[in-house]
Amino acid sequence: MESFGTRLHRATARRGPLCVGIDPHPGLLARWGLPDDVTGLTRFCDTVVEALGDRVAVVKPQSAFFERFGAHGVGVLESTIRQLHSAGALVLLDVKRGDIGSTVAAYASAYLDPSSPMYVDAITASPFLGVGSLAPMFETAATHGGGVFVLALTSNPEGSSVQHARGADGRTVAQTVIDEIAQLNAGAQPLGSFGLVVGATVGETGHDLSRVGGPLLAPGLGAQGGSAADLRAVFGGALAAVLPSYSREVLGAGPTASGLRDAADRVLADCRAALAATD
Ligand SMILES: O=c1ccn([C@@H]2O[C@H](COP(=O)(O)O)[C@@H](O)[C@H]2O)c(=O)[nH]1
Repeated sequence: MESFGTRLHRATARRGPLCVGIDPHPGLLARWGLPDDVTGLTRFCDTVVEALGDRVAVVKPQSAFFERFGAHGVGVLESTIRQLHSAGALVLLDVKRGDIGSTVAAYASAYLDPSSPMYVDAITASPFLGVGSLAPMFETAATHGGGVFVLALTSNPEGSSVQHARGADGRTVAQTVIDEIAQLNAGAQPLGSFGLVVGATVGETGHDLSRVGGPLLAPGLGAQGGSAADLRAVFGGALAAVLPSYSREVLGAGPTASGLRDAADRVLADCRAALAATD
């Protein structure tokens, strides 16, 4: 199979640089007139798939909002993943997994092995046990054309005290993650399969993202206060690799499929303009 980086590069060239999250918050279900149960979850996801599955390059279900309904919620997640694949979207599952290597191998089987019911194109991962502990995910992803997005500079205000802490070599924790992921992508063309999560809200942090060689997922846009206009300050010379990600900003335009499509088109236009901007 082609690498995730190659598939992502083609998908964003065709559909535009945009990831839309499926985050069925209880408040959104209520706003859409849906019950806060598995029936409501199913209707919510079916509508998002109908509206955006054949339109947006990457769709990012947030696992937590499915897990809260137990096995039935996970069943809806599996069905949503299948429908998104049929509609031609790449699926990035936001699960932020991380553990010791032998357990990471099980997470890799769960999400990145095509024989799994929860198989997706890419997942998010936490490097808090060391980037090296994620090696089984990287290996499984490489074998099956998958991708892994590792948290580096997260969009929440609490993240910086850990991520900006400096090690003995003077580098921040985030820069260490950035550098290790850059090594994994070395030589990959047109884009590596190993990405980073860098929030659109973090501002100019002084971190060097120019040599990552893989995609840079930018959450924090819309509901968390980040805007497309902020992308330039955060990503500087790495703008070409940025994959802007919106959840509530788009989902809040439901419950009609046309409302969701219009919102996705609007944020995509904003992002295209911001990512193309030159001084
Ligand atoms: O640093 C991070 C990493 C992940 N997220 C996730 O993205 C979405 C954001 O949702 P919005 O409604 O667009 O705020 C959500 O699933 C988070 O868990 C993030 O926000 N920041």
